[in-house]
Amino acid sequence: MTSTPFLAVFTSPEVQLPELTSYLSLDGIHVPNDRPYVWQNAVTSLDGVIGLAEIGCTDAGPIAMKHMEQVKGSLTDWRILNFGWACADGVLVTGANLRNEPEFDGWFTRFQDLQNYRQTNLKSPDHPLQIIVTNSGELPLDHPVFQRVDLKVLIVTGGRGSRCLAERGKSENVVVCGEDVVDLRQLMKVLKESYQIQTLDISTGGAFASDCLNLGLIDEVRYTLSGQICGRVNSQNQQRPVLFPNVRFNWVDRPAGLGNPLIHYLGIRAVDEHFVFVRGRVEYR
Ligand SMILES: NC(=O)C1=CN([C@@H]2O[C@H](COP(=O)(O)OP(=O)(O)OC[C@H]3O[C@@H](n4cnc5c(N)ncnc54)[C@H](O)[C@@H]3O)[C@@H](O)[C@H]2O)C=CC1
Ligand SMILES: Nc1nc(O)c(N)c(N[C@@H]2O[C@H](COP(=O)(O)O)[C@@H](O)[C@H]2O)n1
Repeated sequence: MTSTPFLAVFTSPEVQLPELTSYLSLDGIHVPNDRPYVWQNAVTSLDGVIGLAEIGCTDAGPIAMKHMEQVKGSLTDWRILNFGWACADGVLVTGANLRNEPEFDGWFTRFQDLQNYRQTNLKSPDHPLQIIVTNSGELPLDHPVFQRVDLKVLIVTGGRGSRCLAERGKSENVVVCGEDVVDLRQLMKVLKESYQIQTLDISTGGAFASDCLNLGLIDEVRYTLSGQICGRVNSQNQQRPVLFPNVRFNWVDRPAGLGNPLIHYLGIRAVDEHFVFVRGRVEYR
């Protein structure tokens, strides 16, 4: 049994398995009957920015300060994210992930020790199911994630998106949930019942994750708080993507009886002077 301190310092930026399993233990989680157990993982600036959205720089790397060699905590953030991918039956991203990261070839762990943990301890298949959600169907079908023979990829869309994909010759491994937009509750049900997904990592940007939070579909959050303050607009005066762009907690389209999300912190970690890592259970009060 691993001990799980509430507050601790990781002993090294290349945080090792015992500290990862202690921080992110899934012991005792409750998998709902009608959907997977779901966590969101994201790195955010202190002012909630999750991507700088500058020309030629649309991924999350700069928020995690991956480009700054002296910032060791970016490796910790990357290990935490990769540990989530190692533990998950499925990883869910959106069309935006594919469009913004044309060279990234899939959401699976890049670390051998975490891959060994997945296969030996968890006895999971080599890689999590890659679940790509799109309303429009406008996916770059030449993206590397579709080229890898070792990855199982599922596209989830609505009727409109499926017609767009079919016109472009893509109908295999496409699941339709909803008509104009994807019905997120139906999506979760299908993942659990038809694809046996018990644990789901949401590695999307803020728009999709906020919609899930709004519907009470996220059980836990794992946030890396980067010590940056980015400002809301890029150099072209366009809005940068943020962690909570569209949480509509008081709107009438919320499920009856579902309260606002309240994060109940389960663990707080630090590693160097640039980041704080928090893990929390989402309660809907
Ligand atoms: N800092 C971080 O941890 C992360 C940052 N990013 C960055 O975030 C930016 C994108 O941010 P967002 O626009 O907030 O991304 P998002 O990943 O939430 O994607 C928005 C897209 O997802 C789809 N979508 C959104 N809500 C949906 C719904 N309810 N049903 C079906 N489809 C839905 C639509 O196609 C929409 O264009 C990029 O720059 C990306 O690199 C992406 C992932 C993680
Ligand atoms: N928490 C977190 N930390 C990072 O450093 C990230 N990059 C992300 N984003 C997710 O990681 C995927 C690959 O990102 P890079 O291309 O390596 O920046 C990206 O698609 C997001 O799902 N999250």
